[in-house]
Formats: sequence, structure tokens, C-alpha cells
Amino acid sequence: MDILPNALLAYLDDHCDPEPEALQQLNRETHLKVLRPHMLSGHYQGRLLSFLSKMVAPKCILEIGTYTGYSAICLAEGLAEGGILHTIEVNREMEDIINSHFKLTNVENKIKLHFGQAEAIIPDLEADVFDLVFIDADKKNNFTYFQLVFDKVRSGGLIIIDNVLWKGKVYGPEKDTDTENIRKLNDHIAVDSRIEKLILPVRDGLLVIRKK
Ligand SMILES: C[S@@+](CC[C@H](N)C(=O)[O-])C[C@H]1O[C@@H](n2cnc3c(N)ncnc32)[C@H](O)[C@@H]1O
Repeated sequence: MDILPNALLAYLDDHCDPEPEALQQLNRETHLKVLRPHMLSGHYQGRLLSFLSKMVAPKCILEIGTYTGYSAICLAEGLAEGGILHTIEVNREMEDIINSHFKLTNVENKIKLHFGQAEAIIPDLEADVFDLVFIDADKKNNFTYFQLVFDKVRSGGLIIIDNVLWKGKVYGPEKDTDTENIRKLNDHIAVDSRIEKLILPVRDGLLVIRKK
């Protein structure tokens, strides 16, 4: 479910930069061949991730949750010259579709793809400092990921967390475990004085955090 009404989404799509052709292809292929295609960031959120990345001009990006590679390609658009994006995915079945689209979009030399559980991989990554981190994997571990990456994010760097509005359930009466976990994360971030934070009601809710 999108937080914004469909008519508004269509208007936004029509009045923002178009989805690049290569990403339209990946979007289509994901919908045709892969389970749960709604997980892909898509046109509007993808352009926002690209925009934010271009503003930061990161030398080093970490993405947790590659899926078919859509958001990784968007974020890589903003990498500084010689920059690198590390992306972590637990599901090996995604390997062919990810690698073929990294090649098609000419980002294969800028992106290092890691397969495995993010929690185990993050501490061993060959990266001292992250300029931008995008957390978009298993939502129950979002707080663990936030804690694991925090000390490695530079001052002024961004941490972006997806799905923080959880289809609107976080401000409703729901008491299921997933909703409670996301509420806890949002509550914790809201009072953390080391960071500036803003929830953008884009798609399922993007929490943009800037480290002071
Ligand atoms: C919402 S999708 C990512 C979508 C992608 N970022 C995009 O916008 O196109 C979440 C992905 O995280 C992966 N994932 C789930 N748990 C994980 C874990 N513990 N470590 C690494 N990846 C994980 C899933 O297999 C899935 O492909």
C-alpha cells in the first residue's frame, strides 16, 4: 500500500524526472519474474534516493537489502568519482538479475555485492567510513542495523530507513510484533540527540537521518 493517494502519485510521476529506461526495464523484469515485486523502491522513491545521493556525493555507500538491485542503481548515480557502494542481500536467487542489471547500467565496477546475513557481514566490511547508508532489509532488525552502522557514519552523513510508516499501521491501533518493532525504532530515533531526523511520507515512509 502507498501512503499517498494514487491520483497524487500519478501527478508526482508526471511532474518529476521520468524513470530512466534501464530502471523501467528492471522494474518490469522484477514484476514478471520475481516474488513480491512491491518490495522494489520504484520510480518516485528511486528518484528521491538518487537525488539525496547526488546531494551527498558519497565516496562510500552501504545498502542493506539489495533485492533485484533497483535502489542500489539509483543510489550509485550519486557516487563521487572513484566511490563505491556495498550492498548486502541474503537471497542468492537474486544473483543473476542483480548482476545483469548492474552490467546493463554500467555500475558493476562501482558496486560490491555481498551475499549473506547483513548482521554478520557489516562488521567485516572493508570500509572505515560510510557517507550514506540505506536500510531496507528485514524490518525486525532495523534497530540492530542502525546501531551496527552508526559509529561508521561520518558527521553530516545520512542513514535512510525504509518502511517506517508500515502501511500506516504505526499510527493506528495495531499491536502485531512487526508494527511494535517499527514503532520502537521510530520512538528511539525521535529522541536521539546525536541526529537530525525527518520522516518523509513517501511510499511506505522513508526516515531520513543526518548524523550531527
Ligand atoms: C524490501 S527488499 C529491498 C528492496 C531494494 N532495496 C529496492 O528498493 O529495490 C528487502 C531485501 O532484503 C533482503 N533481506 C532480508 N533479510 C536480510 C538479511 N538479514 N540480510 C540481508 N538481506 C536481507 C530480502 O531478501 C530482500 O531481497
